[in-house]
Amino acid sequence: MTATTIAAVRETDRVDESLVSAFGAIVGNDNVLASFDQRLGYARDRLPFAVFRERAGTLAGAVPRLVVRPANEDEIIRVVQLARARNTPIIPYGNGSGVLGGAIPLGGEIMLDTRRLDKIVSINPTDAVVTVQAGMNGAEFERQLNEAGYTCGHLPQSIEISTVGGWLACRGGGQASSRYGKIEDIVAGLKAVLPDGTPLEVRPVARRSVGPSIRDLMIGGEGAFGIITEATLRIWKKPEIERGVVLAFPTQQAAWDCARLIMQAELRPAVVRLYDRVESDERTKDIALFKTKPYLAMMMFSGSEPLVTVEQDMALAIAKELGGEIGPDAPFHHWKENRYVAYSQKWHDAGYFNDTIEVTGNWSAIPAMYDAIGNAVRKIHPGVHFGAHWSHVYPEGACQYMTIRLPPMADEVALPIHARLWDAVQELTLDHGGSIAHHHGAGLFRNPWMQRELGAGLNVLQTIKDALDPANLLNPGKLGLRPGPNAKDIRRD
Ligand SMILES: Cc1cc2nc3c(=O)[nH]c(=O)nc-3n(C[C@H](O)[C@H](O)[C@H](O)COP(=O)(O)OP(=O)(O)OC[C@H]3O[C@@H](n4cnc5c(N)ncnc54)[C@H](O)[C@@H]3O)c2cc1C
Repeated sequence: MTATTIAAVRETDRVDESLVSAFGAIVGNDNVLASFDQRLGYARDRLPFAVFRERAGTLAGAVPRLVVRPANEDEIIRVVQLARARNTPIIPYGNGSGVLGGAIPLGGEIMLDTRRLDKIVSINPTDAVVTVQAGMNGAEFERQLNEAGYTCGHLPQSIEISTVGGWLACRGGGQASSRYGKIEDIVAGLKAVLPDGTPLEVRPVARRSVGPSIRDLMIGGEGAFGIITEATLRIWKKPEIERGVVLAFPTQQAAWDCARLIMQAELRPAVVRLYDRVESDERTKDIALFKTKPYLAMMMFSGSEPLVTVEQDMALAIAKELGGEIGPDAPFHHWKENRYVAYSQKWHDAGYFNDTIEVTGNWSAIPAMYDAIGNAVRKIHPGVHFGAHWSHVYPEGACQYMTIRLPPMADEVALPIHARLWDAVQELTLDHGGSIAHHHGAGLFRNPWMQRELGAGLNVLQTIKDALDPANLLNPGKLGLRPGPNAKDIRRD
């Protein structure tokens, strides 16, 4: 791996002034960021590999040519048209909180920062939908909805550092997904700008039967098929009450069975979180009950009082059948108070190689998948920290969210091990019939496994991409799709 130092890039960096003035004529000169340091701020998202590279003074990808900040759909259309005329690729940018490198430039791109599109357009209480501009900050959006008496039910850990458009583009999942679903279950309609500058509207009607879903080309499209400008999301009355319960289980299997049977019984707690032994121990070390029943589970029931009581009673009856016992609620309060805190930065600052990988497996496969991944990871490096939890559960399966952390060591040693860890996790997930990604998206870092994940579907996606974007101008090289010419291979270059 030949490292491109940031200092060396700065040395040779040149800005194309004609591009600055051409985009400035559309969005205003103040909304074109051209200085090296301003553009460096957009050279990576939160992909841990890119954070490791930056910590070592190097770049995973490239510094974008420019950053443009349009204010509305019309300006976005004109930016896209100009970029096409100048053969300049564009990466839509939300808030850079993605962890798979979806917003990392690979050479020659401009960034289209959506954050000036930052308002709720309307709330329609009769249809129970909200229309919101794509660049609105997630926490601010939910705060304004709450003020109006609603929630959209999408509460990712990164809510404070992500945009609504980023949620859709990555096909994200929030902490209350067992009740409200992932973002694809919440989106009723959207507006986007296609790679040739054509505006696209998917109207927010209740349901439709008019061929395959065009909406779903944008949800999870990671900016490769269009730039999302507006979304209409389902909303619900802000819950009257929320009740948290902590449970201790004698075995991991009992905890898994409990979540499965609750979801299969058509109960929908707002939050269901199960922790493996490593993550349970971290949260329960001072609680006596967990000495005999060491597996931690937490649930939150929310809504109106009578429904919450019935749902909680039924869920707890299932837990009891499986040996689950109610414990002190301190772990629940700790989780709730810290639910939007990002922990990875403290590990990065201390020199560790911390990463998280979320995959999906069905209940019948999860026990073997969890064991196989844990064993493989520990074999690759005995000093690795490996812990998992399951906090998005469905009738058929769950998301397995794993934290993998290598102790401080030289980058030359750590990065090849880090690559082997990723490979083991993704391949073993596929071996067990699972999906390589539950809610973080595919971005750039999952490119090597997209062919095995999608099979012939990847060719379908590439064919659609080629038809919509023949010049490969919208976020090239992501989602396992063809990169642009001279694109950097972040693992090799
Ligand atoms: C600490 C931490 C916790 C996290 N927790 C969660 C979680 O609980 N749930 C979850 O789902 N994710 C989580 N993530 C991942 C990340 O926050 C999400 O993927 C988020 O949706 C990205 O939003 P963003 O606005 O920051 O997008 P960005 O990172 O800026 O972009 C992500 C991708 O979307 C594309 N994109 C962005 N906006 C648009 C648009 N308007 N139109 C088209 N394409 C666009 C970009 O080109 C890029 O490919 C977490 C990340 C961190 C760092």
